[in-house]
Amino acid sequence: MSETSATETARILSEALPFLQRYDDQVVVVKYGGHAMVDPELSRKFARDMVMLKLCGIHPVVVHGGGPQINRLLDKLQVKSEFREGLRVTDKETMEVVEMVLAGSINKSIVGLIQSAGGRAVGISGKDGNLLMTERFTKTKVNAETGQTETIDFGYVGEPHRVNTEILQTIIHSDAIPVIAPVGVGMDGESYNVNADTAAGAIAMALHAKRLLLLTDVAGVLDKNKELIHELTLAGIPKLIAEGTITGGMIPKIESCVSVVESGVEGVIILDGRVPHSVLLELFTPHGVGTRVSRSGV
Ligand SMILES: Nc1ncnc2c1ncn2[C@@H]1O[C@H](COP(=O)(O)OP(=O)(O)O)[C@@H](O)[C@H]1O
Ligand SMILES: CC(=O)N[C@@H](CCC(=O)OP(=O)(O)O)C(=O)O
Repeated sequence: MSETSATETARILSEALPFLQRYDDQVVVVKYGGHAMVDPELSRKFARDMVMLKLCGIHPVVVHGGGPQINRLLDKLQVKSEFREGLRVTDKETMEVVEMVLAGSINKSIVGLIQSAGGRAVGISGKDGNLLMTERFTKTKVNAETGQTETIDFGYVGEPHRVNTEILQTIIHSDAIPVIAPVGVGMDGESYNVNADTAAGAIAMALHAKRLLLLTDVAGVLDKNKELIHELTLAGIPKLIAEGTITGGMIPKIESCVSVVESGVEGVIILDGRVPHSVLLELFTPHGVGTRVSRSGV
């Protein structure tokens, strides 16, 4: 490294100081979406960034998805699966595959990546320590064609109604990074499929996180001209959903952001997991990337 580039590196590191002070000893929940984890090199960088946050005195909590990976295994097993309102309608057979993929292969591969990067990670699902207690999720909607109100039953899809953070506190304070699979447990003791954005939101609220970062495969929320919306206020969201600008997997993501912002978490950001080190860019530079969801756009 030349002397000038070494000086430049030192300057950049020094500029991170106010950000390090802002996040010192704070929890940052990072939702790592299934679409964001398709490139092995990017995944390694993501894992390194988590280790770096921990070494800097920040407490990253990783909640992962795995929708595309679940689809692949369901296809192989020739099990049909349908999405409604951005959520997978989940019968018993599908739930077994969902749990196998989320709490098994994906969870352990993220744990492995963090540990290969020199960190300590503990992988758990929302069933462990009753972390994510869920109720069966249903949604009532007016059918656009018939005008009738219908209640959608998603099967074994859970909505978190209680988050027991003790197990997370134990992991965080033993200098490890929790890596959480979004599988909840119902009052009936059964496993429930929880959308990963919803799980991350519930966990961020329960931990009073400083930031919730949702990493996905788009630059952020796009408007109807496909331009990035840098700042999205709660008041602007219903219209974007009603006019069909926000659809599919972006619906549970945005709904989760709304609850989290309303609960008082001050920074909720949807950002592009395809950009290397997007978490570091968001936390340690003044150049926020992605869409920030806020109460009033301040
Ligand atoms: N207004 C919008 N802006 C950006 N993405 C949108 C929008 N509406 C729908 N989407 C879709 O939401 C997807 C992200 O959600 P999802 O597929 O569930 O990703 P992840 O696996 O990261 O949770 C995008 O890839 C895009 O296809
Ligand atoms: C209820 C529901 O839809 N659960 C999701 C859980 C995984 C997930 O959310 O993964 P991504 O973040 O990669 O989309 C599913 O079955 O696909």
